[in-house]
Amino acid sequence: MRNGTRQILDSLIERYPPLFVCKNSIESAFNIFSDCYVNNGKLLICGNGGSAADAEHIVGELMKGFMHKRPISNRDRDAIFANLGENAESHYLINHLQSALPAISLVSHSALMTAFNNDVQPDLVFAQQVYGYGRQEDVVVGLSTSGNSKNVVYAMKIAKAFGLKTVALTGQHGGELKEIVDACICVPANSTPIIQEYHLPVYHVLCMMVESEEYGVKT
Ligand SMILES: O=C(CO)[C@@H](O)[C@H](O)[C@H](O)[C@H](O)COP(=O)(O)O
Repeated sequence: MRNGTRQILDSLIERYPPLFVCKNSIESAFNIFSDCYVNNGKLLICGNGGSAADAEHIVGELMKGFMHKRPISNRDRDAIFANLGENAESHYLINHLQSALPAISLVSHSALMTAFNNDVQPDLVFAQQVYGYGRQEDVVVGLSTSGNSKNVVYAMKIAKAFGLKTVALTGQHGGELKEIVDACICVPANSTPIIQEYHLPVYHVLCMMVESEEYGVKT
């Protein structure tokens, strides 16, 4: 981990001292995300209620520049010039497109979700998408304050069955998720809204850390 990336994690603990107990698990989650991106993988993110909103929020931070500008690669710039010509519109595209850290929210496909819930099996709605989108280099991320939401648990089990890595953000006890995922960040709270309040700075920092590792100033 680069120095700048470690400082981001240290500053989280300075701002939220109770999160010290999560420092190792956050670092494990960061390592899993970093390996995923080095191997051209993507994150598949799910949760219910407030955690569904969090899943979408995480995708927003990763799929475009967050704390850093993310110019597209020279190879992609050359592809645009080669295929669209070197003109004002190509420069416009190159100047505004940003490199993504690929991530897909599994809570956002309303036609698929409503049809699957209505016609098939609601507790497998995330598992179905992990099965459909997932590749071995990908990581499934589940947010669950109880750690026991069946649809998130099944998503993790299908990930495990097909060799994908798994990361969960839960409350203090971790529930069933804690027993089955590769890294479980169990924030130190028991009540749903307070767990959710801790999840936000944790996932912000994880997004900052992976972005810093890839796009931060190289020292
Ligand atoms: O946001 C809230 C309450 O604060 C709720 O929507 C909450 O997210 C829902 O009750 C979820 O279904 C709880 O599921 P989970 O966090 O235990 O997986």
